[in-house]
Amino acid sequence: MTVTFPDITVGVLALQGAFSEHVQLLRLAAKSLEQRKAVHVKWGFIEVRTPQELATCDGLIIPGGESTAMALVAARSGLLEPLREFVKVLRKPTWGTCAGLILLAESANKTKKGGQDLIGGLDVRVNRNHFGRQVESFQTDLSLPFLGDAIDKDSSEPFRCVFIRAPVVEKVLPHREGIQAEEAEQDATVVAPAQTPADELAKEALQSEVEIMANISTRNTALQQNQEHEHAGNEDIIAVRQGNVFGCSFHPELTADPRIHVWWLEEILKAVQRRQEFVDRTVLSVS
Ligand SMILES: NC(=O)CC[C@H](N)C(=O)O
Repeated sequence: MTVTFPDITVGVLALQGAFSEHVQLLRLAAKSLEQRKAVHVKWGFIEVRTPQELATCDGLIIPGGESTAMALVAARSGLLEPLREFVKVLRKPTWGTCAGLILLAESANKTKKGGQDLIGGLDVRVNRNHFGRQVESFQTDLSLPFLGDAIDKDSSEPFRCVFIRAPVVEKVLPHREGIQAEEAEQDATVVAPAQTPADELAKEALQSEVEIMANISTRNTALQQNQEHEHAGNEDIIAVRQGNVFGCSFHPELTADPRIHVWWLEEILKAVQRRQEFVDRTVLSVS
């Protein structure tokens, strides 16, 4: 069966940090999907700086950089609330890398004095700069179970993970089901009338728990060579997903490897398809 997708727009938040690198890898990922899986989609990859640009997106990447600076610029550009709505009410696929993961967490440690604004969406607490300062940055090959196939690289090959003043997920927080249910109900009635796709998807999202997607062992040689100190515990969580939100501690955008982007674009296709199914069901039940 062939599934036809409408044109799909994926945005990269372009307020600060490594946004153009993400756009390049998205283009490469789309080519990989076309060549390896014959998935033909008219993709639009855009840089997002305004609420109007965000409103055109079906999915969003928040890049690595400096989360405090990004949050400040987002607040000044009137993007903070639209971003929260995009992630937590409209439930569109959103992926944060490094600083992006911090912004998508519900809670963060070692924030600047007075705290910092977060977007939230992942029920986790992150520990900023977990591995130390800039000089303690490191790279290491890890095998990640969730890669797609690129043009010249199969999903089974290890992925080069670049950690620069990276955060880790230090705690999965209790699922805020009660609060979310209430919020979703209120928001769904504001954003869309009852029984619309947004409403259905918000309800579905309430059931999604935090999934741990990847860990790094504290025995990892690259990590140890760059560290003066041992970290508590044997494993640090470096990638998580909860429903439509995905975050990783490292920077795939600083490699030339599009395999996580390939996987994530496929996740967007699934989300668009499910949204379409809800629309069809709603139209059928109304007509
Ligand atoms: N490379 C990065 O994105 C670093 C993140 C940075 N430590 C922050 O707190 O935002």
